[in-house]
Amino acid sequence: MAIKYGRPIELREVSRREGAAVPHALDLTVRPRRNRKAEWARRMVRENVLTTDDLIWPLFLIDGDNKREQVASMPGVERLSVDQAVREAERAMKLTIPCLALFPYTEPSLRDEEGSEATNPNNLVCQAVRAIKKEFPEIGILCDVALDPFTSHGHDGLISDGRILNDETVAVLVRQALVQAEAGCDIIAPSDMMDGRVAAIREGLDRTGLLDVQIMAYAAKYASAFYGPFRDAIGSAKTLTGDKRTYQMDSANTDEALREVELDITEGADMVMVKPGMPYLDVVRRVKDTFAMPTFAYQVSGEYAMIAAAANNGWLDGERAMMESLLAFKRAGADGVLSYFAPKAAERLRSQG
Ligand SMILES: NCC(=O)CCC(=O)O
Ligand SMILES: [Mg+2]
Repeated sequence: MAIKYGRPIELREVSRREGAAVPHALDLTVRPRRNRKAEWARRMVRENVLTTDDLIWPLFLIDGDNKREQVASMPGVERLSVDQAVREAERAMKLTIPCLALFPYTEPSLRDEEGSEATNPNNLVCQAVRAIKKEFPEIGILCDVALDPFTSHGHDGLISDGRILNDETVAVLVRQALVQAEAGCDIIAPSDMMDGRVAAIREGLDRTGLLDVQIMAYAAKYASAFYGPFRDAIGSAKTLTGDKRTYQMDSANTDEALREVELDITEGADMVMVKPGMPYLDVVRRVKDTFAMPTFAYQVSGEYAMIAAAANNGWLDGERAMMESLLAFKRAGADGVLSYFAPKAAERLRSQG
């Protein structure tokens, strides 16, 4: 008997026309709507579930004390001074969000061609890591490794004659990763897309005895228009010269994503990430199916802004669109999502019990 999608195909030919109890009923043996007839029934057959364990919450940091600054292009998202970031860490703990990701707004006076502030052991990110870990050692902290928040030109790497220098940049990224790990960061997340950086960082961490620090590689990171509001948040929107297409991936490609992910796994990545999220769910699915690795997606600032802006205009139900968008990552095979919606989504999940 031929089986398609779990049902014998022959069943489709069975006619029950004779003796039908309901005169106008269609001759249907199979009615998929039966399994959707009530909330309890829908819950029974639900294939994917979003929980607070799936969320990583990115926070933006600024210098100062007791300071919170709205990010104009990300309604509901603020830049936080370190003391305020500690308060949000407490909120994350209460909401059972397992991990925070930290991104600095670097004062323009501290930005230079080489991004030197990135390797300052007392930079804003390192200060925040220490402060959060002191109060809440049980929460995970992920730190981005790349030079863009620190360079005067807004690129993720060192530049010479308009070219991004791969190997020279990798050497700086290793130092950046080490100051973050030494401050207490749990997960190093290289987002720069230089070749060979995962191996170099792993080697640097191991040589320093930081054997348990994990690496989540931004393995397939695309050159995307959806990063716009993030650049506003970290203050690199105005300074960025040119684009990032010589290091971030071409949005037309997916085979290339598999090669990038494979390399990062070989080089020692513990977890891999696809970024952006929603426009690249096909890549998430392929990566998960191919490598069976802990796989994360980044629902980036532009994705957040689209939903938040439409909701603020009353054009869609923002809460429902948020939850639907997050569940889509689970459906695509992701083990977790970095999302600016994390606290709001966690509040909703917890209120639903
Ligand atoms: N390296 C981190 C990012 O580039 C975040 C992008 C975004 O949220 O748009
Ligand atoms: Mg790579």
